[in-house]
Amino acid sequence: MNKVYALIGPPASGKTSIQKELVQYGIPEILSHTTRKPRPDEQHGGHYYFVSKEEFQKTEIIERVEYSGNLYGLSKAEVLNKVNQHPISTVAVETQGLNQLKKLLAHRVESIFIMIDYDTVISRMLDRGDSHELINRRIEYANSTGEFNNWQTANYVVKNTGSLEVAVRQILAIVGKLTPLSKIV
Ligand SMILES: Nc1ncnc2c1ncn2[C@@H]1O[C@H](COP(=O)(O)OP(=O)(O)OP(=O)(O)O)[C@@H](O)[C@H]1O
Ligand SMILES: Nc1nc2c(ncn2[C@@H]2O[C@H](COP(=O)(O)O)[C@@H](O)[C@H]2O)c(=O)[nH]1
Repeated sequence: MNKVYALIGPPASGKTSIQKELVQYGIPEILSHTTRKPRPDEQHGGHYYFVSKEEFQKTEIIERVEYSGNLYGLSKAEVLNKVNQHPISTVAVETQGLNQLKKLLAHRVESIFIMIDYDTVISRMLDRGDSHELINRRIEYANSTGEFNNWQTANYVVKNTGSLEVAVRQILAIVGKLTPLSKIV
């Protein structure tokens, strides 16, 4: 049975960075569509499908959320394509998205909570170039939706306050892909 591992957790906990590393082990990511503007290091089709509001509305989206004034959603085509073609894939979603995915894919979805403390969240967001206003909004939203607490209901919890590589290796072990020669070079 093909599986999707949903990476959940606070802003800047490292969900996207972990996904990028997992791609190198042959584990693809299910990309969302968003109307948010790309950050300096982000490209269309790499991190997200960056689209206009009009384009977003025309796409068949199976779950959507408005987060800090931007729309995010998973297209039906993208989810089905990845789930049908790959034994394991990952997706980074917030709480509502995970709940919708569970309704659609049932036991094919498992969640991994990426754990991080407030101080590290703030310093990583500042390093990433996020404004103070955006940081405050993101943290408020994360608090109001339980983004710091949903480790309690996640299937797995992985800390990402030390080296990224350690977190990635723990996730490889969870998904059953940890072998000494597993990295595709
Ligand atoms: N283990 C780590 N050590 C140091 N820096 C890290 C680590 N993991 C991620 N980062 C850095 O933290 C920042 C946030 O990471 P990333 O964008 O992957 O988080 P995210 O959970 O996807 O965030 P968001 O949900 O806000 O999009 C990035 O600048 C990334 O390089
Ligand atoms: N419910 C969904 N949540 C999503 C989706 N794509 C991303 N996200 C989550 O939104 C926030 C903000 O992301 P950012 O890249 O702008 O910092 C974060 O928690 C993501 O995991 C989606 O398709 N559905």
